Amino acid sequence: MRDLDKYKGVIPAFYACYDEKGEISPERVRALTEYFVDKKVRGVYVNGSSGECIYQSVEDRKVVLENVMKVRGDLTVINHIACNNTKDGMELAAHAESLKVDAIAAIPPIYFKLPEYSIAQYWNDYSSAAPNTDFIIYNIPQLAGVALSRSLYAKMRENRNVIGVKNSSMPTYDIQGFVRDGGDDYIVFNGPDEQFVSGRVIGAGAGIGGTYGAMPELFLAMNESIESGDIKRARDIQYDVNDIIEKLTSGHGNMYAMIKEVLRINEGLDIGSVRKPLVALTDADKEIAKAAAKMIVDAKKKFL
Ligand SMILES: CC(=O)N[C@H](C=O)[C@@H](O)[C@H](O)[C@H](O)CO
Ligand SMILES: CC(=O)C(=O)O
Repeated sequence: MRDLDKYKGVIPAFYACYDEKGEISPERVRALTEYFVDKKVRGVYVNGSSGECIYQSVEDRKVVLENVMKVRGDLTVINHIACNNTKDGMELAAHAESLKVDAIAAIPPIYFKLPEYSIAQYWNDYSSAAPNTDFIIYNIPQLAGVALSRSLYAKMRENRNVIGVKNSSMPTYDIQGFVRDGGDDYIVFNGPDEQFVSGRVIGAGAGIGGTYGAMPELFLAMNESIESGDIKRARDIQYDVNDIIEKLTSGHGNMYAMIKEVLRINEGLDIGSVRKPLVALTDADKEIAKAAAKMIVDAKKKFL
C-alpha cells in the first residue's frame, strides 16, 4: 500500500505572481510560497488554472516552480505540467522531476477531441518524462471539454506512477466513483471549493482549490471539523465561504485579479494582477474586493 499522507489536507492552488510590467516575478513567487508555509497548509498546486498556466510560456513555468522549490519548507509540491502539445509538457515534466517535486499533474489535451487512447498516451508520455514522480490526473471537463471516464481511469491505473485524480467536475458522484474504483492505494482531490465539505465527506482525501489562498484558515478549519466529525461546524463554515466565493466572482474583472486584491488588503501581499486575456479589476471591482476582504475577516472572527 502506498503512503499518501503527504497529500492529505488543504492544498491551495498557487497564483501567478507578476511584477509591475506583467512579467513573472521570482521575488513575488517566493513571497507567496512563504505565505503558504506560514499558513501551515499541506502543500501547493503550482502552475494550474489558478497559476494561469495556459497563458504562460514554458520558461515562465520553470521560473515559477524553481522559486517555489527554493522556499517550500515542508510543503508538498504538485506541479501542473500540461501544455497541450506533448513535447513542451514532457520538457516541464522532466524539469519538475529534476527539482524533486512530489507529483506532477496534467489536464487532458484540449481543442481537438481526441480518442481515449490518445489521451492515455498523452498522459503516459508526460509520466515517462518523470518516471520517478507521482502523477495526478486533472479532471476538469467544464473547461477542458473532455471528461475522465471510469474506464480511462482504469486504463491509467496500469501506470504505477498514477496516484489519483484532482476532480474538478461538479458532481460529487464522480468523486465517489473514482474513490470506489481506486480504493485506498489512490487519492481523489476535491476540486470545486464550493463543495469542499461534500467532496471530503463522500471520500476525497484532500482538496486543491483556487480560492483557498484568499482564506486558507477557513479551509483548514473545515478540514479539521470534517476530521473530528463535526459536520455541522464544517457546513456552517462552508456556507459563509460560499458567500465569499460568490462575492469574489461578482466583479467585472477576473476572479484571480479579485483574489490578488484581497491578498493586498488582508495580508499586505502584492503579487500583481492577471495576464491578458484575463481582465484586470475596474474601480468598481475594488469596492467588491474590499467587501470580500471584510467578509473573510468577519468569518475568521466568527469561526476561529
Ligand atoms: C473550474 C475551476 O477553476 N475549478 C477550480 C479547481 O477545481 C476551483 O478551485 C474554483 O477555482 C473554485 O471552486 C471557485 O469557483
Ligand atoms: C485548482 C485550481 O484552481 C487550479 O488548477 O489551479
